[in-house]
Amino acid sequence: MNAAIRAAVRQADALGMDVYGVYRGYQGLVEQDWRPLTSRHCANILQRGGTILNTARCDAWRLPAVRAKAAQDLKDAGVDALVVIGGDGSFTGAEILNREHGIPCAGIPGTIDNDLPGTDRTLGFDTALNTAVQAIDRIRDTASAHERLFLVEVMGRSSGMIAVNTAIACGAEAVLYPEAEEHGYQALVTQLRAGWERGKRSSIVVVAEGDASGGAYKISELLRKDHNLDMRVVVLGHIQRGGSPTAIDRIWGSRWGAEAVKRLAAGETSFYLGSENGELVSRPLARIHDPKPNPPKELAILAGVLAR
Ligand SMILES: Nc1ncnc2c1ncn2[C@@H]1O[C@H](COP(=O)(O)OP(=O)(O)O)[C@@H](O)[C@H]1O
Ligand SMILES: O=P(O)(O)OC[C@H]1O[C@](O)(COP(=O)(O)O)[C@@H](O)[C@@H]1O
Repeated sequence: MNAAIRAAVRQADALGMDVYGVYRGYQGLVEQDWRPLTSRHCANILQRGGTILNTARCDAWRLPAVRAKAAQDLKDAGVDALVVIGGDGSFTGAEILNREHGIPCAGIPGTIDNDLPGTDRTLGFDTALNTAVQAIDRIRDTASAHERLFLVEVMGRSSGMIAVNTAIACGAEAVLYPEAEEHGYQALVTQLRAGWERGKRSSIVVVAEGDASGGAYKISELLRKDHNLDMRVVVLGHIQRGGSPTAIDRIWGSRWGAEAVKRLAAGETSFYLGSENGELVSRPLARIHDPKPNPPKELAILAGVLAR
């Protein structure tokens, strides 16, 4: 996200425009917590995780009167446009602000879940994915040496994108995730039994946080109770949400940050950026209400084939 902030600021600088940094998302608009952000303020942030502007949930943004006050504050301060980095909630808030008060808004997709419509990539996903894969590579050493079963829980409260892609990249024996069509727990038992019969003596199962079975600890309880299996559970948790971003995330953050400003300067008013087949694309903000993408089914099938 810092790459996007830096690029937006420096592109605006190049176009002779001033930028304010709004702190803690919409909460910062509500509280007028914004300060000038210059190119020099963005030195040495490209490689930093998180966001220098911080973030917050802001339930008040759902109230029309709160948005009206914030819109008037922005107009009074001479703010011409807003760049919002976030997911479907943030884009919904921006779309409403633009529709109600005419403030031009640009969205930059930022969520580790990579589950926004209209883009095949979001900021943070590649970094989170690589973090999960590196962690599981380390776990694999113990699984293999001790001939153990590990259940590794990755993030994804309502999305299996991280889980399915992690499973492919670290050679997991099985993957459970929220959007899976078959019943996760029963399918898992079948897969583990088949692996054992094929001679596998260690297994890594990747479980998305939001899987219907209830997460890795719940599944481990069931496996112990129903099948007397011994295993270890690792919840990777918030280590996936931090750390120095990968080159891919830095490059897309930079491209999107600069493009958002160029399009706003050219008069576009209600859009978010994304990527499709490697190309930078722009979508109307209202498209954020489309159904969210599921993990590609062929990846889930491939994970099963590769686990043979
Ligand atoms: N329906 C909505 N109307 C107005 N603002 C919204 C709406 N949904 C979300 N927001 C605003 O966007 C913020 C971020 O949304 P959230 O769902 O928490 O994260 P994300 O942007 O990652 O999806 C919320 O804290 C709220 O301020
Ligand atoms: O427990 P927290 O801090 O709310 O975060 C966990 C949740 O946020 C997510 O990481 C998504 O967050 P972002 O969209 O902000 O990247 C989910 O995968 C996860 O379920």
